[in-house]
Amino acid sequence: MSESESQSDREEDYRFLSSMLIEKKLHLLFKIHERLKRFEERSPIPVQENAASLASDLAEELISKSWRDEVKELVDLFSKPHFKSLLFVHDAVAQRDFEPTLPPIPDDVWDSDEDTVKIVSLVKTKEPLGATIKKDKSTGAIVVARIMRGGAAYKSGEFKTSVILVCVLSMKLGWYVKPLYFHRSEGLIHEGDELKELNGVSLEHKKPKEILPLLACSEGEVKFKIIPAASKEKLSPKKRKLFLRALFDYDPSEDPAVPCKDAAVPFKGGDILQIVSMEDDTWWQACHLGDNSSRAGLIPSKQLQERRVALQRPKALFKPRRAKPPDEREVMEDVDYRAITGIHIAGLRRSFCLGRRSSWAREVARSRRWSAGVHSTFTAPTYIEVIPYYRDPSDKHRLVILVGPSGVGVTELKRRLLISDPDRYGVTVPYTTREKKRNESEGVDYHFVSVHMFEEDILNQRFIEFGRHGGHYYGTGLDSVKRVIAEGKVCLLDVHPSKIKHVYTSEFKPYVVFVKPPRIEELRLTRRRAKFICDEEEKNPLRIFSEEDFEDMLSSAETMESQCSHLFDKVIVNGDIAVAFRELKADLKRVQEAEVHWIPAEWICPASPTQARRSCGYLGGWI
Ligand SMILES: Nc1ncnc2c1ncn2[C@@H]1O[C@H](COP(=O)(O)OP(=O)(O)OP(=O)(O)O)[C@@H](O)[C@H]1O
Repeated sequence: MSESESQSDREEDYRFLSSMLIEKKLHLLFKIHERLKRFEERSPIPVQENAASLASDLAEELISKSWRDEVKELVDLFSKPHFKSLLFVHDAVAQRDFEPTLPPIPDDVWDSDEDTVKIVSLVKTKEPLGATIKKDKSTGAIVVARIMRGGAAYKSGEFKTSVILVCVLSMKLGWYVKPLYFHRSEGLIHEGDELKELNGVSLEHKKPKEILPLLACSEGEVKFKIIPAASKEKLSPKKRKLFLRALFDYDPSEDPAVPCKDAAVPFKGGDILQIVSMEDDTWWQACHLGDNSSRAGLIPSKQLQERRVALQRPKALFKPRRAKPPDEREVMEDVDYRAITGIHIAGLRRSFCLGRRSSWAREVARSRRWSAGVHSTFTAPTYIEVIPYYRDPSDKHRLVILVGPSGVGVTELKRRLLISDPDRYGVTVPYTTREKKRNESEGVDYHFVSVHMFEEDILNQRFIEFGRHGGHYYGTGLDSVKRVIAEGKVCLLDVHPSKIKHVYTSEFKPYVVFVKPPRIEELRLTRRRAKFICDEEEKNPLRIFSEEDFEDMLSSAETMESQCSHLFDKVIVNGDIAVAFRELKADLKRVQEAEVHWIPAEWICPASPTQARRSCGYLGGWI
């Protein structure tokens, strides 16, 4: 006081301060404060959480007992409103009643995934939610499309209105974070939020129209499990879920370089792996898709696998051999398939690729094969990033591309598919500039167009492939593919792997089947009586397979597989034609009916035609 006296100029202020400091209540408050501080350090836990009910039970019991003065006093004390209030407050503090009620943590939450999940409960009133939902085409997720200003969802940030709680659970760390209070205008549900569950019902694979009745029939508290859009954006690339399709087989038991065989994950080409860590350049960590129970294990990184393949490649592949660059206009094959087979199905003709059975063609094919390693920047197929595409039954069918070496049986398989189900499968009608023959019809056998039109279409890149033969152009147009798909059919396209790039887009979402020849012994056995169309200048264009044809078929298949396997969704070995056909048909049916398709991520992520082509990049110098 003496210090403040010297500093105080005004008499009035001095007197006020003096009276306040000598006030007994202030001293008591300081004492309470000090006491609380001491207790806080000891972190006391309540001995009893229901003191109020205990006191009332006790009072009831005591009343029936003897009426001694002490008992009377105690019963009096228990009945005093202030004392009752004190116990009530005590219990509220002991039970931490001042915090909003949190819902129980859903049982399945811990093993579902590692995203941040928000659980929002709203009390349903007569007012609509004020939000619209939609299905995200690329992920199949149900997301909040729009929040109406002023609606319940918009106002959900206002604690006093309909919102009971919000809590954020971090699955990865496994802890339960304190309730978050949002700024009034912020709201708890946002546009872009992914709705995972509604009142415990999973919304996976549900359509918006199936969800609305669920909302309509729910009463009282409506609980949403949400993956916030904001958290998705904030996730670092490392945390973003990354799925890769393996393009090679890996067996750790046969890998002497793996740091720990037991810690590695074996896989087969075509398996979908979820990448957990890419921090190590040599060994990534991954687990098989949908295998929540399995722990992540080591897999060779892309870099490691590429290095390994590069070291294994035979030196011969690096020997430069000069080859005449392929010229599409010179390598046309024009054989009237119908005239030979007697089957009238437009588009059944084998693709406009080189007839490799003429001696000249064979030589060109060989030089191309050898030149591939030199002229193209060959990269070993390792992994391809994929994302799930949830196909709606009303979506157009995916384009089916059949590839394989000449003579392997692509046309035969296509023919059988068409005959087995002409309503489901369709083929393209080719374009030509030659004159229409008497027995041909426009739009059935060919689209007959002028040279000028054809050349304009070439300039406008409207052909998947084209060529010239006998002074006439022939080609397969992109619009022919679109036409078949628009009819609601599965379009069967038969092109050389180097042409896949023209349709390797999200529009066509091609499903590529590689038809592979069996071992040479089986080829000899199964093709004993088979005749094929050859391009020799002979009277009869049909002849039986020679030993050289088989060798060519096998080496061509090997080259295709080594350079294009990253594009193949399915490999079918055509030994016994009946078995191969059954397998192909069943596989295409499965694809057509599948809900989830794992497609290259680049089809959906900003895909310009050039970007799409880049994924077929290392086909560049190959045909
Ligand atoms: N698994 C098989 N067993 C026996 N013969 C077969 C088999 N697959 C195909 N063939 C026959 O082999 C011949 C060539 O088949 P196909 O015409 O389908 O080959 P392709 O792959 O279309 O080649 P190209 O493009 O050169 O015509 C046909 O006579 C066909 O019936």
